[in-house]
Amino acid sequence: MASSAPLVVRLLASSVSVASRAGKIVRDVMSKGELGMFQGKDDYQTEADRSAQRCIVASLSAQYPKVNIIGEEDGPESESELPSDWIISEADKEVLSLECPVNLHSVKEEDIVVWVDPLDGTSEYTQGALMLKRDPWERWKMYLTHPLISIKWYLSLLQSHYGFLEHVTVLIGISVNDKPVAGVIHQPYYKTMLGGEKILGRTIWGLQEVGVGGFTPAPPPDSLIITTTRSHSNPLVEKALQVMNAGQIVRVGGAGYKVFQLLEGKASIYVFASSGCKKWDTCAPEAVLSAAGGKLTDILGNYYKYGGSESRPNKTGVLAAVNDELHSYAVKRIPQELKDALSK
Ligand SMILES: Nc1ncnc2c1ncn2[C@@H]1O[C@H](COP(=O)(O)O)[C@@H](O)[C@H]1OP(=O)(O)O
Ligand SMILES: [Mg+2]
Ligand SMILES: [Mg+2]
Ligand SMILES: [Mg+2]
Repeated sequence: MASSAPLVVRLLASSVSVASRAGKIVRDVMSKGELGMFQGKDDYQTEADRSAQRCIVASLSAQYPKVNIIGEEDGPESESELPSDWIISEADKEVLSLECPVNLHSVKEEDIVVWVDPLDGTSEYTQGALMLKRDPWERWKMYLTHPLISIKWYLSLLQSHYGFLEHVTVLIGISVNDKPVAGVIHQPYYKTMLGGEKILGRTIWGLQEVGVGGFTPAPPPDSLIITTTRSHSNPLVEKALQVMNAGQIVRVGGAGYKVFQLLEGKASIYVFASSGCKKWDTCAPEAVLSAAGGKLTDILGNYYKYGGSESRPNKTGVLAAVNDELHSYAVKRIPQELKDALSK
């Protein structure tokens, strides 16, 4: 659909629409029951990661051919043709009607780098699948052959594995001159009940100076609650958590989901003192969080740069908070030797 809206606004509107389609692909792969796991260059990926990325990259590059789009998954190019319903040309109408910030009016395609994480929280996606995949008889056998497992414990295990799927997000971050200016976080397994019907998926978008949409942020919790990794911890990560003096630590998967936690008032600071996250993990979360008044940097308090030639790893970790005050509190608490250890 042709629109006279400025490029950044159109690209954000297209990203909102394509992120939902990618989220449906993620659910469809899970429903088929065959994840097609494989070990990529430095990480596992599944059929859902690959297919969702193909959908996003093909849809955006068809409409914005000169934009540099960088996706997480770098496996061999698939020979198979893309299903036609994976190419999305729609654009979200609410976003299209936004007032573009003045400094982004004249941005050209060549000035933009889009960072795509087609499935953030792959570890949680595969663990969520584990319980769903097993056939019901297998589950009963597991119960019957383990008399020490109570039904209550077993049901809570089932619930927690399914709950991991909520940690999965699709991330599309739009950066201009190294800075994330707009972004989309789509959560394919979020459940809402509408008139007795279950609706799956929700999307939040953020645009610099405009704010966020698709979701209403809640105020931060009264006490200090930290959100952090559940699957990539190590001694440095734990040290950084200890020094925060938090009332509670919540361990969940994915960078996108942790930003949802911040914006839902379930936590106020996100700390990850390790090098595992990459630019596609943080571009959209940073854009959305800063549009909502928060801040995302490395552990030293410095912003990452999102130009196309920047190195992919976020070597010096992630530190994000719902406002500047909590962010500076967290930066000050990190001891110098921990900052030095990550900067080496
Ligand atoms: N050591 C690591 N190796 C690969 N990816 C990592 C690592 N640490 C973090 N990530 C990526 O950053 C996201 C947030 O990390 P965490 O869940 O540990 O807080 C993960 O979901 C994963 O993204 P992805 O699932 O897209 O591969
Ligand atoms: Mg990965
Ligand atoms: Mg990721
Ligand atoms: Mg990923």
